[in-house]
Amino acid sequence: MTNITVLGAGAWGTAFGQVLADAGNTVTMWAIEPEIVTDIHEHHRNSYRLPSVEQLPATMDATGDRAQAVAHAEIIVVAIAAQFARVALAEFKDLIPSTALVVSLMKGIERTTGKRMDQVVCESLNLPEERFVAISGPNLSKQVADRQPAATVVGCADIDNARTVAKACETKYFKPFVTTDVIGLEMCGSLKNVVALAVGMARGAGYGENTAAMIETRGLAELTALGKAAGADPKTFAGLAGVGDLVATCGSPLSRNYTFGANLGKGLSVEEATKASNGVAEGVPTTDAVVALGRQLGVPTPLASAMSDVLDKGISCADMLGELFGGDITEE
Ligand SMILES: NC(=O)C1=CN([C@@H]2O[C@H](COP(=O)(O)OP(=O)(O)OC[C@H]3O[C@@H](n4cnc5c(N)ncnc54)[C@H](O)[C@@H]3O)[C@@H](O)[C@H]2O)C=CC1
Ligand SMILES: O=C(CO)COP(=O)(O)O
Repeated sequence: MTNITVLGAGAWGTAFGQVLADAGNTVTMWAIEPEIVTDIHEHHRNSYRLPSVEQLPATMDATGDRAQAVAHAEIIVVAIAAQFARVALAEFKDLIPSTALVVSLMKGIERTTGKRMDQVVCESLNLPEERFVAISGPNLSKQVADRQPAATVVGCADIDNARTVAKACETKYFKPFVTTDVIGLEMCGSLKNVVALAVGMARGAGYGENTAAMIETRGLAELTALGKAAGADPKTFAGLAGVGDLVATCGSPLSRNYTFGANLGKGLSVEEATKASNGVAEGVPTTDAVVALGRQLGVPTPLASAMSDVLDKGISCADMLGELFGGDITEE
């Protein structure tokens, strides 16, 4: 049994906390929202972010006290909206035990710096890369919380540490695989959200499977090219964290990114879609970061650029697709 602390009791933080408790660990949730802490601590529920679960495991508790939350943690899991990770983690820098592994569930790129979450977490906590672990895969929180069979990928520069975390989150319904390709996991998880925005938008505007398949496939090519340029292993993009997560996210109304895009496609403004969103749609701030990263690495990002024009300039779905179709005929 391992003491594990989860920072951030959103939908995925809470669902993953339940996975960890089901795997036999003692789980402490930390949240910035006092009402969520009270709900988990007193009622074993998170009716704010994961209302579908009526009773969280007895081995899951919550505190709002940062020092108390991490004092005995052997593994610390970070599940905070990506754009707020740096500021939130700064408060934990001097509190985390010197041997703890730090796991990120986050799927986003920091807009202000263009940095991946592995970079943000290691910088914020002054953490050596061998103690940083990324988890990414097709893991829609509600379905994992329902204990439907799912798989994920656990990545760390030190494969033994990836195995330690994989073992800690393995249950009868949750199957982890391991890799050392942290960059690949980070790029897949972040970029598939941008693709899901575009697919959702097309679906919301009434387009069918051909259009969705085109965006997903061209999106996969874009994220693979950018990922390779950033140093990722191309194999990762064909796996659970790449194709797998694209299929899950781009095909499900449970995805906040897909739903955000669908609302745009139905004619809502970015502001209205933000208000309608049930949790963070990471693809929104990540889109511009992807365009900037593409420029920096010399990789064209037609899909992210078109979505950036949707988000920043309010172009229509037809114009977004027109941008994707534009340009010369090239080899696939
Ligand atoms: N929901 C899902 O199905 C999955 C989500 N993810 C990723 O996990 C991350 C978290 O997602 P969810 O829990 O679903 O999002 P959510 O929207 O339900 O929760 C976001 C969390 O971030 C916290 N937060 C925001 N600003 C903060 C701050 N300044 N200080 C401390 N905490 C702050 C909120 O309190 C909340 O706990 C995201 O990066 C998401 O892309 C990954 C896999 C699946
Ligand atoms: O990452 C996810 C599934 O793997 C969840 O996607 P959303 O953040 O779009 O809900």
